Amino acid sequence: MSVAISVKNVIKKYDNGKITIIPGLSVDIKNGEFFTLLGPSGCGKTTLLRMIAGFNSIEEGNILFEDQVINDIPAHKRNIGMVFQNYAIFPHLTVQQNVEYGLKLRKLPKDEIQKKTAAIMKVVKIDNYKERLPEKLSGGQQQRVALARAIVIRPSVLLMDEPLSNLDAKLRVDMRTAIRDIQRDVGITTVYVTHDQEEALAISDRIAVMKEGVIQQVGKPRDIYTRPANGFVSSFIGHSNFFKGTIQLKSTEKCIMFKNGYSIPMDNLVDDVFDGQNVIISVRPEEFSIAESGLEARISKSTFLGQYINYEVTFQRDITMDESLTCEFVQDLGHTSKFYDIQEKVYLAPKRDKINVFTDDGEQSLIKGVIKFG
Ligand SMILES: Nc1ncnc2c1ncn2[C@@H]1O[C@H](COP(=O)(O)OP(=O)(O)OP(=O)(O)O)[C@@H](O)[C@H]1O
Repeated sequence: MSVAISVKNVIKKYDNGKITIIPGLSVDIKNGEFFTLLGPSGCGKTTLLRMIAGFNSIEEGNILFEDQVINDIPAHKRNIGMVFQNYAIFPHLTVQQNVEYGLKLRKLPKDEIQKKTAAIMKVVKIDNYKERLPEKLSGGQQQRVALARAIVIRPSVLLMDEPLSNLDAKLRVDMRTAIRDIQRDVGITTVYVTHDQEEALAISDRIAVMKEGVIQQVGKPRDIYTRPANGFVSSFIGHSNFFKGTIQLKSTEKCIMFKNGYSIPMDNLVDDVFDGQNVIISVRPEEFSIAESGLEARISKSTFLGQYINYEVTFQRDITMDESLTCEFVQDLGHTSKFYDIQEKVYLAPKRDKINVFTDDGEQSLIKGVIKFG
C-alpha cells in the first residue's frame, strides 16, 4: 500500500516557542487506511491532526500528501474533509443543502451536484430526511450529515476529531460501525482522533498510541493489545495487571520468577537481559487460569457480567506493582460453572505465552523475544 500522508520529524510549539507539545514526530499513513491517533487528554492528538489539516503551523519538519510537501499549502487547498465532535453543520440549511454546500462552492454543474448529493445521502442513510433542518435531527443524524458533507467532495484525506464524543453510549457504538462501513465503501484515507481505546480498537486498521506528544507504538489493534511496546501502552489499552519479577539465568531452566517463587520458563535468552534483573510482568485479566499452583490470591469482589464473571482479587503483599495489591481476572462462563466466594483462596497461573515482560525502569520497554507469542 502506498503512503498517503507522511509526517516527518514535525515539531509543534505554542506560546511563541516556549512550550513544545510535539517534540519531533514521524509517521506514515497508508492509502485508504483508517488510522487512529489515540492517547490521553492533552497528549497532542488534535494538535497533530490540525497540523495535517493546515490549521496549525509546523515549527519544524515536513508533512507530505503523497510526494508533495504541504506545509505551506493553506487548509482550503489541501483537499481534505473534516468532521468534528460538535458537527459544525449549518443550522439554517436543510440536510440536503448542507451536504451539497461544498460542491456548490466548487461550482460543479447542477446535475452533477444533485447526483453526488443523492448518492452520498444514501450511503450515509440520511436521504429520508433531506428536507429537514438540523435542529430537527438527533445527534447521530447530525453527525451523519457532517460526515456526508465532508466526504461528498471526494477529499483525498478525511480527518475526524472525536466525532462521536457528543453521542450517548449506544449511539456511539452504532455510529462507529457506520463510520467504518462508509469509510470502507468510499475508500478514503482517514485519520481519526479519539481518547477512547475501545473505539480505537474497534474502528482502526492501525493505531498510533501517543503520550506527551510522542508516539509510543504504531500497529494493528490486535498487535497493540497483545504485544504492547511498553508499560504505558499496556495500561492505556485495555486493563493490565503488573507484577514484580526477576530474570533467573543461573537455574537449570532460564525463567522469569515472580516474587512468590512461581516461575515461567523463558522461550529465548535475549542479549539484553541479565541474571537477577528486575522486570515487570504484565498479565491481561482474561489471561489467568485457576491452577494447583501459581499466584496465591483471595477473591475480594465478584461482578457477574452475563457471559463472564469479573473477579477482583488481593494478592500476597509485595508481588504486584500496584500499591493497592488488587488485580482482576475474568472467568469465561462458557468454559466453567465454578463460582468463587468472597475471601476464597485461589491460585492464578498466568498463561505463559500471553504475558509481557517489561524493563523495570522509567521506559518500561517490552523485552522482546523472551516469551514467544502463542
Ligand atoms: N493554541 C494553543 N496554545 C497553547 N497551548 C495549546 C494550544 N492548543 C493546545 N494547547 C496545549 O497543547 C496540549 C495538547 O493539546 P491537544 O488539544 O492537541 O490534546 P489532545 O490530545 O487532542 O487532547 P484532548 O483529547 O483533550 O482533546 C495541551 O496541553 C493543550 O493545553
